[in-house]
Amino acid sequence: MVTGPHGADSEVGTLRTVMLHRPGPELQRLTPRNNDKLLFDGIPWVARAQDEHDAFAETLRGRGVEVLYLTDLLTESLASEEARGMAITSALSGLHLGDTMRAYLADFLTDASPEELTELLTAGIRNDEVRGGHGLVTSLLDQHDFLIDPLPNLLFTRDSSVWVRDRVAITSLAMPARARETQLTELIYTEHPRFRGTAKIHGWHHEHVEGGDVLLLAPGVVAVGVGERTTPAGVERLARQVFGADLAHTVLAVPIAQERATMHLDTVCTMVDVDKVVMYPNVADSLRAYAVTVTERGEEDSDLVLHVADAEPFLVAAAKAMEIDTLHQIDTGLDPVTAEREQWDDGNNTLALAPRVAVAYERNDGTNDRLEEAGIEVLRIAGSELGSGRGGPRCMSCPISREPMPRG
Ligand SMILES: NC(=O)NCCC[C@H](N)C(=O)O
Repeated sequence: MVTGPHGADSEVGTLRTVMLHRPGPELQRLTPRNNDKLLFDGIPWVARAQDEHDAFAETLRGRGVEVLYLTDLLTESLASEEARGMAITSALSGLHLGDTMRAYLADFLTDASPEELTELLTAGIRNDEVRGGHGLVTSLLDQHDFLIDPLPNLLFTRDSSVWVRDRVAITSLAMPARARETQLTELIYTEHPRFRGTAKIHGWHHEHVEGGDVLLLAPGVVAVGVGERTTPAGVERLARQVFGADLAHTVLAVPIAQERATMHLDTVCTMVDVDKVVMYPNVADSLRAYAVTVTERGEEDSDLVLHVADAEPFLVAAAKAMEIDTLHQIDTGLDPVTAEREQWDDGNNTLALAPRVAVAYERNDGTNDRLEEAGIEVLRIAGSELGSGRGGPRCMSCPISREPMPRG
């Protein structure tokens, strides 16, 4: 059961509201010199990426989904002077700035309108955009260095917050290029009139947990990938919080290879029905899970005594926790090389709009054909440019509200 106006208790309950980020000027910051550090595998053609993203949003609207844009929410949140002050202070907290530049930028940002501030906070500020005379730091930094880093990965709204029932978890992103994103999501969920009063869990100051690793398998059952991004301590912290707030009875900790291709659990496995997942075949036999439950409660989350079961095959552990006979893996039957190519291009990263309805990148013919043969309606979208950031439809969407998951 989901309570409150916002929230989700599964991956597949009918999607009502989603937060997206339409790619914007922050993508224009990518160059061959910085794209690796900024976690893009190429230099996207921005106008085409925007077209692709608009088509993605239209696909969702066409199915009755309310689409909210992160930058609109941010601009509306920045209407208050207090929120602008908080945003500016946190954006300027980096130790690379020095007092002279920090003071200059604080004045500059304070004079900006909410719309301008949103653009400056997301597209960043490069050293050569600051007109001279602001001290040692600007003189010594390269002209291409950023004073405020751009956030091209805002596109992947999945990772910087995640709703678990009626609470929103502000995540803690592992890669320095993304760390600042959660300052913005925290601000939105704290200051925006639509979300004011929403109870929050986790936070950017805690151990690393990224939303792409968090799968709401069923009401009360949360799977969390542990690999390149989410740490073992991160999953323990999240587990204590969801148990403490009665948001789940089981957390499945799922080790995944610490590699870019499998940076999050949702790069290898997503749900397309109440009891069906699409999974990268090359990991299907090896994916395991540790089921974590509570044996004793106390006053604080830190007092909870956790029981960690021995690792079992993921699908077995998941079905037990979900109290269903079988969690079916849709067998894509792809040979290992095709499977690897389609996994790299986010073939397994689908966004369910309802049971048996999923959005997927059109390029992954093999996976999509098999999904359709298994009775899944696949809404195919273009992603040739969007995909250069290595994320698919699930990565590009933060469900804010889903209908409760139908049983059976
Ligand atoms: N959930 C996801 O798998 N998100 C994709 C994030 C891609 C982004 N370029 C990153 O490396 O973090």
